[in-house]
Amino acid sequence: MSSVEEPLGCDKLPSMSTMDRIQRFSSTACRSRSDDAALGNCWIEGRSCSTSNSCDEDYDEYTREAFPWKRHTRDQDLSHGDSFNQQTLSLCRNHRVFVNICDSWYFSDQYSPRCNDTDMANKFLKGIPKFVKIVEVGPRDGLQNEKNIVSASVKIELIQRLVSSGLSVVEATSFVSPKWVPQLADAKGVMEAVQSLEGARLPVLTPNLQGFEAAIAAGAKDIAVFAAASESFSKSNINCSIEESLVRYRAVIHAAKELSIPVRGYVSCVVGCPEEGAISPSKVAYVAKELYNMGCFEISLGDTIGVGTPGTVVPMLEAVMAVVPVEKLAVHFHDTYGQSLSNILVSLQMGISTLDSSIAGLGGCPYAKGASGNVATEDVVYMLNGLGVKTNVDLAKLLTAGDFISKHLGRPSGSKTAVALSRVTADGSKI
Ligand SMILES: CC(C)(COP(=O)([O-])OP(=O)([O-])OC[C@H]1O[C@@H](n2cnc3c(N)ncnc32)[C@H](O)[C@@H]1OP(=O)([O-])[O-])[C@@H](O)C(=O)NCCC(=O)NCCSC(=O)C[C@@](C)(O)CC(=O)[O-]
Repeated sequence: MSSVEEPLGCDKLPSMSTMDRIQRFSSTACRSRSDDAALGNCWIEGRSCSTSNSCDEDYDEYTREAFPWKRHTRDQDLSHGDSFNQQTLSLCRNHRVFVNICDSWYFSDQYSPRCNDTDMANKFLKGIPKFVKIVEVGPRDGLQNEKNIVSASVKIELIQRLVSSGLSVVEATSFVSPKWVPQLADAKGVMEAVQSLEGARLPVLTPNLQGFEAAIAAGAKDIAVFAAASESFSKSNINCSIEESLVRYRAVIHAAKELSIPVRGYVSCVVGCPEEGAISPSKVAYVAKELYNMGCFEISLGDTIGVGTPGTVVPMLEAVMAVVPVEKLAVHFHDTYGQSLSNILVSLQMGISTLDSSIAGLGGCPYAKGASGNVATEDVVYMLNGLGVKTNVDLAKLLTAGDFISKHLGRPSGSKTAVALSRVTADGSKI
């Protein structure tokens, strides 16, 4: 992998002498033997070493100079890699390479590129939370729009893999009408199979009391209700007006409270609607406040068709933050126009610390034509690692989960990080 792919922390761009060294390393020949490569010892392509030690020493010297803030304790890296490898012996070669790459200092979530207290760092990064909760929506939002039915066993394995990557919330499925969303007609079977998984909350979408009761019967312990800030979208998505949906959700939330079931509230079309166009921030704030006042513990603001930019997201968040505390808000971006990460960055700067994302960038809403996938979880974790924000998510395990579902769907991952790392994997295979 080229060292220039490291997400550099603000004031730590390599100096000219460092750039010289990068060129020197890439033009001379440091090739590790296959064993070394499997341990992630030497990633600088095109250079052979008489012993792995001499390569390591040069490499250490290079990284100390180029990235002085990084933790580079080789022994720790290797022991971590060994334990992960023991758990994943049966996985394919790609998985091993992901582990090796991710165990390397490039992608370790333990490395800490948090900027020094420079004026620039304070100005741009000060407001960013130190810890971010990621709500993984791939098994639900990601798959709901897939035309070919994905088997329940694949969905269950995907959920297990996502949970084992450290994600603390994985939205499992929806208890909606199978006529409207055939892909999730197996909600009962999926929920029953995963309900006792430990280590993560597994919320499910419920559009009405019928869905709520079915979800509880299948073992759901967390639910979500979903309203919209656009009348047209509310009608096409859940076949009722915004006000009617709020009446329904009041009943669902009341029933949930009796069972001490936490309820998350979604607001769709927070920036734009496929039929109505721009949506006013005050409309979004109104629906968000209603859901919050009803008892939703968290409100997720969905840019359903992915039209938002920081220019429209900031005023929308400003309006909502005036009526719902920022710590109760989450953002949910689709990447139709490639704006998700910039929208996430401004949301973080405004104090949002809960982000929705979808493994491999899966997604699209059946009632929002043209909406592309959600922002990819791998890309979000990569960016947060680069910012030094903790997530407790293991990027290597996440990549194997993304690889698993992408292979199953028979298409490349929608995650730029996963695609970039798979090129590294391909390079690794030549070593
Ligand atoms: C809300 C309804 C059910 C109304 O659908 P409806 O047709 O108005 O409902 P109804 O009460 O008239 O019932 C009609 C039939 O649906 C059945 N039914 C009724 N309720 C349920 C239920 N819960 N589960 C299973 N079946 C149900 C009911 O039993 C009946 O069956 P029939 O007698 O005809 O055989 C329907 O419109 C629906 O299921 N919509 C779901 C739409 C959906 O899932 N959209 C995607 C999720 S939202 C989203 O992706 C956005 C988000 C959250 O990610 C954030 C963002 O990006 O913006």
